[in-house]
Amino acid sequence: MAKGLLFVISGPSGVGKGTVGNALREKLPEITYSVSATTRAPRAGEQDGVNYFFKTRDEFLSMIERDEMLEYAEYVGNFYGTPRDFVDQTLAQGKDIFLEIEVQGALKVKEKFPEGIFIFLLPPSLDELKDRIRGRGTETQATIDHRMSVAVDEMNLLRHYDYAVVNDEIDFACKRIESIIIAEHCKVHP
Ligand SMILES: Nc1nc2c(ncn2[C@@H]2O[C@H](COP(=O)(O)OP(=O)(O)O)[C@@H](O)[C@H]2O)c(=O)[nH]1
Ligand SMILES: Nc1ncnc2c1ncn2[C@@H]1O[C@H](COP(=O)(O)OP(=O)(O)O)[C@@H](O)[C@H]1O
Repeated sequence: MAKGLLFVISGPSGVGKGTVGNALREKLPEITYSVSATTRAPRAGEQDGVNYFFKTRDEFLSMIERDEMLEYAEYVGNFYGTPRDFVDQTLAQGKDIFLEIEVQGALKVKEKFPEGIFIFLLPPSLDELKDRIRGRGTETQATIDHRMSVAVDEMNLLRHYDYAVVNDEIDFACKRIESIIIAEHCKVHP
């Protein structure tokens, strides 16, 4: 059986990764997203095991020690990581897997899965990005500023990605990602 394809979607905080991801899952219910572990506190409405596996710092460090993470990174004061087993099992079942992770983690995944498909979601502008983070209402002014300065550094790493998708309109962004998925499945893989 052919293995599934691994897609990594990155992009700065507030660009719309969650929103586009939800829209994509609605359109393509068969796609599988990896659920990350994090030490960040849950936001209102977030569920353990659905949005993230919420962990204490000690629990997260034990997972790293037991080599259970495919990759992990520290982002704005918290740890985030991808549990390895679920990714391996999904690919072995011939299914595609989608990772929504920040750029340091994405670059580590690229070392382990150079055949992965790396997609960067871009905002129409930096002003629009700031408005979206602010508009979501989940961050303090200090974390907005921190996330914005990280965003500029992250966008400088765009060259490591295979595709750049602008999230101007959710439907358009989804269509672009769907097109990438279709094209990658039509590719003649060695
Ligand atoms: N490296 C890595 N980054 C992750 C993982 N899960 C989520 N992230 C990224 O961590 C960053 C912060 O996530 P979060 O606090 O949920 O904020 P949001 O993405 O701005 O809503 C985002 O760029 C996520 O894509 C993971 O497992 N590994
Ligand atoms: N294409 C878009 N146009 C306008 N607003 C958007 C768009 N995509 C997302 N948003 C809004 O921007 C904010 C941040 O989106 P979110 O999905 O939480 O971003 P991320 O997961 O990348 O941090 C949310 O309030 C969301 O409703």
